[in-house]
Amino acid sequence: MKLRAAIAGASGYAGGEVARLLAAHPNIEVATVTAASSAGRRLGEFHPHIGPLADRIIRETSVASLAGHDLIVLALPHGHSGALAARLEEAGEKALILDCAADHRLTDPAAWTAYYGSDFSPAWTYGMPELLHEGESRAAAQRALLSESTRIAVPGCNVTAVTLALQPAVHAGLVDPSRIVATLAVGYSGAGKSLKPHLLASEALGNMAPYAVGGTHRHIPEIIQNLAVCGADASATGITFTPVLVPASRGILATVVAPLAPGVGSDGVASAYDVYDDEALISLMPHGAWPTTAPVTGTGLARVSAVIDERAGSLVAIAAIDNLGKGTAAAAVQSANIALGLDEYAGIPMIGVAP
Ligand SMILES: NC(=O)C1=CN([C@@H]2O[C@H](COP(=O)(O)OP(=O)(O)OC[C@H]3O[C@@H](n4cnc5c(N)ncnc54)[C@H](OP(=O)(O)O)[C@@H]3O)[C@@H](O)[C@H]2O)C=CC1
Ligand SMILES: CC(=O)N[C@@H](CCC(=O)OP(=O)(O)O)C(=O)O
Repeated sequence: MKLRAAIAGASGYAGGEVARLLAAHPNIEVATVTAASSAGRRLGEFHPHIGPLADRIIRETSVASLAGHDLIVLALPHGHSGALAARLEEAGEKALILDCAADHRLTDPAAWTAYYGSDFSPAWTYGMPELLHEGESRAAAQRALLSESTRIAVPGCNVTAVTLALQPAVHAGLVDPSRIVATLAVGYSGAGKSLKPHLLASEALGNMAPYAVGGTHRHIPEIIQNLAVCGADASATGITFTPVLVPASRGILATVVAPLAPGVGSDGVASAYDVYDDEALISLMPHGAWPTTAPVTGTGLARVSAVIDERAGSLVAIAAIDNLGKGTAAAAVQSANIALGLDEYAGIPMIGVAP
């Protein structure tokens, strides 16, 4: 018998992608889908690509509609998921709960207040199994934490791309984390499906638009938190983070540059990134090839490469992910699999579509 899942926010992009992955999961079935303004309508109106779930009627999101499942995935806007999670806790909910929003990602209340401004919710176990902890030779500690967890915070998509690109270098002490520069090309689905003028096709097509420039993006403290886990001094970590909307539906290409520590050469970089050798979802590009987003679209995969810029004295690390794949839904399913004692990669697409 399969485990039963409820997805809150199932009419949205993140909830829809979780539904798509769970619809093909060998051990989990989608039992309940909930949302807000779309309650009472068929899921197929919003996600016609998920045929097996098309006739599911979307229910109102409430403690009652989410009760009675083995796992609950919250894919709601920031703030809403934290408030709902608090009500689920009060009701004594025993199911595994995963939050795709930011509400339970940050451990530092001051960082939350500075970047989000709303009420702080306590941090849950961070849903990035590949997160390297200081001193370990392969990513085992985060997996151990996830295997014991019933509350999981799914990482931000941009955060995932930057972390996967740079963490081996920080972990191995190859770079100075005080002057990191991350520039990301990001697809529009990262902004969700709500109607906003700057997200219209007439604005987006043929345009490339930076946003949250100058240290204001809310993913900055989450990246610093991750790099601290792998060994950086958070108080001395500085990141200039600039996302740029490009005319694509899905995908994030993060180019991350950091000053090299003295004496670091190509061999040191290669051996630091070997830490990904056993990771099924992260592939290192062959020498001289760079990650691109198309091959990871629709999958839970990440592609990574790193190279030294000798003249500039810097490391250039690049990662490509699908924001809705490894950036959200695949991370949620992977983390849920670990917490539920299932095959870590069950239900995670590993083969892309082309062209
Ligand atoms: N898009 C992405 O690439 C990523 C998104 N995330 C996070 O996932 C969450 C969802 O994002 P995304 O799917 O993009 O957003 P969407 O705008 O596409 O979807 C939002 C969903 O939340 C529902 N919703 C809104 N308000 C409420 C409420 N008060 N109560 C219950 N349901 C509500 C909506 O229902 P209805 O349509 O019926 O009103 C809809 O199903 C966000 O926190 C986002 O930051 C995380 C990583 C990446
Ligand atoms: C294109 C776009 O707007 N992308 C979003 C990323 C959304 C995301 O990763 O999710 P969280 O909001 O859950 O952190 C952004 O940069 O804010």
